[in-house]
Amino acid sequence: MTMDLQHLHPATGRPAEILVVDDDQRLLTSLATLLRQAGYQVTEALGGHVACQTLKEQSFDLAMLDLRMPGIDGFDVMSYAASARPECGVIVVSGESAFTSVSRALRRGALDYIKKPFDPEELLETVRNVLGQQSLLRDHADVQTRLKKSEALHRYIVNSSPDIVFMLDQDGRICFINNKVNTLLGYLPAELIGQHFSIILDDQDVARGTYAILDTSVSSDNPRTLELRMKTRGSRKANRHFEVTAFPIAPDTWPHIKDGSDRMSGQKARFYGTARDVTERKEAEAFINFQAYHDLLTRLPNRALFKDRLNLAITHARRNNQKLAVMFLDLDRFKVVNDTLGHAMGDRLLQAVTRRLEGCLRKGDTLSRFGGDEFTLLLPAIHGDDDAKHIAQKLIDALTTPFTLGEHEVFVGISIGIAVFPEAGQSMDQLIQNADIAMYHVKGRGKGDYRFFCDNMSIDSANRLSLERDLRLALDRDELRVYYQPQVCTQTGQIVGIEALVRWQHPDRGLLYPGDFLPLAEETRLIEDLSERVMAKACEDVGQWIKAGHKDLRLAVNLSPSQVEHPRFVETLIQQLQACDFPAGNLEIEITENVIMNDLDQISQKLRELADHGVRIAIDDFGTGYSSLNYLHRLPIHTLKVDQSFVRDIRNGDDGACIVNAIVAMAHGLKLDIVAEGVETDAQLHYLRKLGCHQVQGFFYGPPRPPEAIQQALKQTHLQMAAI
Ligand SMILES: Nc1nc2c(ncn2[C@@H]2O[C@@H]3COP(=O)(O)O[C@H]4[C@@H](O)[C@H](n5cnc6c(=O)[nH]c(N)nc65)O[C@@H]4COP(=O)(O)O[C@H]3[C@H]2O)c(=O)[nH]1
Repeated sequence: MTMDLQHLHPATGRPAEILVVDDDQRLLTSLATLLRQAGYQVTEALGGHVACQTLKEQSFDLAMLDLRMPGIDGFDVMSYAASARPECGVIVVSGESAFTSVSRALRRGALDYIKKPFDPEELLETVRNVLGQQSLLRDHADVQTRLKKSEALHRYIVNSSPDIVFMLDQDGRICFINNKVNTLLGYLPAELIGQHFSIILDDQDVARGTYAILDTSVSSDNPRTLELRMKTRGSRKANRHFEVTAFPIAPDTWPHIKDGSDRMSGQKARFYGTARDVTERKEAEAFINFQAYHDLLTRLPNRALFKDRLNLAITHARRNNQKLAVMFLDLDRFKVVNDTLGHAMGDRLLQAVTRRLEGCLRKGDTLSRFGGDEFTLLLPAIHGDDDAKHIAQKLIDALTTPFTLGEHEVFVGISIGIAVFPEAGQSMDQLIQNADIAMYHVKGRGKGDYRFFCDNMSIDSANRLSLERDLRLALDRDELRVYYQPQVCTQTGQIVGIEALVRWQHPDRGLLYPGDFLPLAEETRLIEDLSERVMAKACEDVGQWIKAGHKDLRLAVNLSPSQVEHPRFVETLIQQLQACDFPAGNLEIEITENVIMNDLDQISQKLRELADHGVRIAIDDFGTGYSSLNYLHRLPIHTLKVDQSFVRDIRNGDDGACIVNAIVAMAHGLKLDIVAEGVETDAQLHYLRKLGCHQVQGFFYGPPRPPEAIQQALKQTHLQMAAI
């Protein structure tokens, strides 16, 4: 039974197939017969030629070869078999006994050698051994192939992992790292092997990363994951963010090593880790975070972030007994640029303005875009109002030079309202609102300036809402009134001009003054409608008095900055005069210096057109604004109105009087008319008359009054003059 199984091939379990080759038919037959009897599958080949032919057609487990054969000898057959049938083992069965032949045969790949004449038992034993040996070799080759395939598979898995896979030795030096490190960070694995892993960590993360990764207290069951930044090669690109998971390799699974010379194979590895690139996720998170708290156009903090910082700053200031300032900044003329040059240019302007404003601030200050062309600024710790004044002036100055947008050069200014904590408000909302109110007072007075909030500006928000609603109704219900104040000639006492001043006959609150509602009208853009009504009514009243005989009577009207800035200002005004049939030469418009200086080129063009129509131009509140005297002789200006603060100072001391002296002298030099405002006393009148001031206006001659009262006064002076 045992004998029966021995002819079976150990690997396949079927009878082994043997090719017997000899040029001697007798020996061939006897060897074949012996093997067949032992159970093998035998094929006979008479001579080398037939042997090669047979090997070509069929495969064998074993060939038994005679060496010396005519023509193609045993060595030739061995060579052929080695190339055509490498799986076929060879046993040489030869009469040759020379050492050289035997050794030559073995060197050519023969697995054994049997000398003729052979002992049958010995021969069969040799065949069995060789077949067994061959099977072992085949098994080994199989294992090798499988190992190679398995290694290639694992290498493929590791290298095509979306993550960086690495192994570190006990000192933290990289002993294996996959190709992903090249794709993600630009390093070749070979150049990192042997280097400490911190070489690729962002400098700020080295300490944290080293501590966490080499911490032996974690394990593969409970690995440590942390976020680290890694350097890209050459640091041309920004560093990338990784989620790194690492743990020590358990000693029983340490990769086995024989000689330790192959540094790439990871045999010294004591730590294993993966690093997942989370840069895009981090950037998306950062962007979402940024977007929630910033304005994307200017990249400034938005309203929400500003309020948050202001709240913190208030808490801090309260605890430390400090002051802080909130500024509300509104761009002047932004709307005109946006409407005429388009939104793209408007956006570029906002960005350029932002850069200039930021240039005036310190690190701890917060400038935010509040919306549209409005900005807010927080100065978290100021010593007093002077600090805020200084910054406000710096901001205004920063915008005085024009902005270049493509081929356009544009001028924008800024109006600033300031609320100082704790005086101007205790809460975040109060401070912002009061800074806003103060800003509208600047707008109402000619823009391009700053003002601190003070209590008499205050209209609480509920009040403010109802006032706004009432103001809209006032226009519909015709509750606006125009009062007039005479402008009197200092030499003759005759009324030469009449200034129109708006009043609001409020149904519940009584008579309201411009200071009570003009900033709100400006803010709500009702000012345009309001100004139109005042102008129409004044033209109607004064027009009647002119027609009644006061043909040189001058009507002085105040114009709001937004009215003058309107692109169709001149056209609208002239149309209005024509509609009321009011002589242009009897109209004097009053504008402040700031309105002119805000946009000198545009405004001078408009004033020239108006002057060409005969309209006179007066500078109101002269001396309190820019006082850049340069524009005086470049513009068609007819009258300077000396501000009442200087007139008031006449009685207080020399300084005020000095300014009035200088203004009057200058007006004489430039051949301008001069009207002194706010004359209340005989002494002031006397002083001004002596100085050569042509006209005065003030309570000395009476407050602004309704048209009926003025009509009466006009009649009287007419009579007086007639009597003279
Ligand atoms: N203390 C004192 N004050 C005197 C004296 N004489 C006149 N006043 C006041 O001084 C202001 C003179 O007008 P303003 O400087 O043009 O200043 C005006 C002007 O800038 C603006 N305003 C008035 N009416 C209009 C209007 O219809 N349109 C526009 N855009 N602004 C107007 O409101 C401002 C304030 O107007 P009012 O309250 O009417 O105040 C008036 C007037 O009542 C005096 O002897 N002593």
